[in-house]
Amino acid sequence: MQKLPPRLELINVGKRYPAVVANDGIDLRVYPGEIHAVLGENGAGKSTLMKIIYGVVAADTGEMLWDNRQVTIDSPAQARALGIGMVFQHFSLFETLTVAENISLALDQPPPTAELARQITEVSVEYGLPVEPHRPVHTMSVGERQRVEIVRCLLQKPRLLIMDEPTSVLTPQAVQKLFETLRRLAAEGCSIVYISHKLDEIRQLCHTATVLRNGRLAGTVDPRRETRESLAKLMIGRELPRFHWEPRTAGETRLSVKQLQLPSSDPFGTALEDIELAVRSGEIVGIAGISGNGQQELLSALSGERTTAADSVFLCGTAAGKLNAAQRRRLGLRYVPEERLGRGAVPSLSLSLNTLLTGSEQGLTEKGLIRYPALRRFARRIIDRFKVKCGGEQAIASSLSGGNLQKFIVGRETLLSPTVMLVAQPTWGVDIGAAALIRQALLDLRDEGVAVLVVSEDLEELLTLSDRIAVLADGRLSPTVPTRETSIEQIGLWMSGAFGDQTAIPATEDPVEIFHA
Ligand SMILES: Nc1ncnc2c1ncn2[C@@H]1O[C@H](COP(=O)(O)OP(=O)(O)OP(=O)(O)O)[C@@H](O)[C@H]1O
Repeated sequence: MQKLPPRLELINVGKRYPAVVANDGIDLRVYPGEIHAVLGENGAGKSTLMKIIYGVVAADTGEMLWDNRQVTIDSPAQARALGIGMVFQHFSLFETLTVAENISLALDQPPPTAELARQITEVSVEYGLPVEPHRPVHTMSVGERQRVEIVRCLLQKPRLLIMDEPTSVLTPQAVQKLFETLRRLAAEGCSIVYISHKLDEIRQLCHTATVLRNGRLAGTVDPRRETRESLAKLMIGRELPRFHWEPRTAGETRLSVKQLQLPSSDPFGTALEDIELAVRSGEIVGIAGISGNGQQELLSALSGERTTAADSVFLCGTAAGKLNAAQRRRLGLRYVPEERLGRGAVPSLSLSLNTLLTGSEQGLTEKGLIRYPALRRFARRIIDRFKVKCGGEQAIASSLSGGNLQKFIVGRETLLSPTVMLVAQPTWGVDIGAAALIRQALLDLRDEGVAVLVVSEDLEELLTLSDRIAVLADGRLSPTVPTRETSIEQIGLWMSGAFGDQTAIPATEDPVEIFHA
């Protein structure tokens, strides 16, 4: 493979933003048929480098060669014309349009809609990425939108495919399917640049790994010859932080859900049926499952974005089904939604103003007036405690890298003294060190007696973090069982909706240990 000249070569590429040098003297070579990982901590400069390749961001210095010829890529259209496709971390889809309409806009010469819909279905079936062409994007979960992005790229038959964290919201089975797809594409000669924080995935899939640290090249290695620890060390420049789970006795019930019914608010969503759930003080309950199975509906019913029968949700003993989000916050509910930009934070506002979004009743305002110094102090506390890399508390939320914004949002809700903490996809797109920090923060909350509910598609995360676990499938919730008494087989079975038979499948191996082997 390496005998052919590189398809893409970057020489000494640099990019400086006002507060930070995002890329500094980066060299990168990607060969035909190669799956090349780019890894690094949150804010290391991976996305910036990819945006330079895709023509979204202009480099300040350096050269780019494509098939050994020098090129300047000034726009994504130019990148696409060369055969470069990119799946973004923050999806660039129009919410009000359907899947087919969105994809049509991204193609330079789109076929008629009926033909395009047929092609979308064909690619989605071929690559095991279920997508319904006529569904409006606003009704889809993050995981489903990601599939659209991947299908969109595959339709363009790229020669170089850039994937920015494509698996972060896919199920283990979907990840394996995607890997088959990528391996097939690579065998057909397509080059793939693959960004991920999941080091095991990189070791399993990629031929080469370029590691960035603080905007500079830390090394280029063969990930198949590295361990998870050695890759992590190269990435963060020190040993990986350890994360400790210890058993703990739970206290009184803080959040309980009784016979919760919720029709879906859109024709393609999932209605919730008879959900029964209890989360006690001092425990973490994990909800596993593939996105699109009622996760959005459950989160909206618990957070107060949608109301339900008064006695279907109890918060600290109060019937809360009819209360709105602000009233539930007053009862001590804190919520980290899965969409960081737009829901968890206002992209165009500073971090310090973003503390007001959910913290307005916590001494940050007085008689309706904003207490700016208190706001700034609070934002600084979050930044320090959660090691958020940013240009200070006045930095605009959208200027933060995905993982750093996530740390900020989790930090904000954690420091607002929850009694019940509801978290969706806590470490989506977050690097391995920061993920350990966020998980430790959730464990600390549990140890302080907070009732924590984590909804995640990352099974590894739920198995390492939660005391008890349940699966949401097709709008129904499986029984909640102690995590350490279940098995991956059982959870897999429940994910397919088969929980009529409640006989426990005994654990063949400790499900938690499997991921630490
Ligand atoms: N438009 C921008 N304006 C100002 N600073 C920016 C901008 N885009 C990125 N940065 C900064 O550049 C640095 C590198 O960001 P980048 O998004 O490339 O990191 P990353 O490695 O992709 O991180 P993550 O894994 O969290 O996505 C960060 O410090 C980020 O805050």
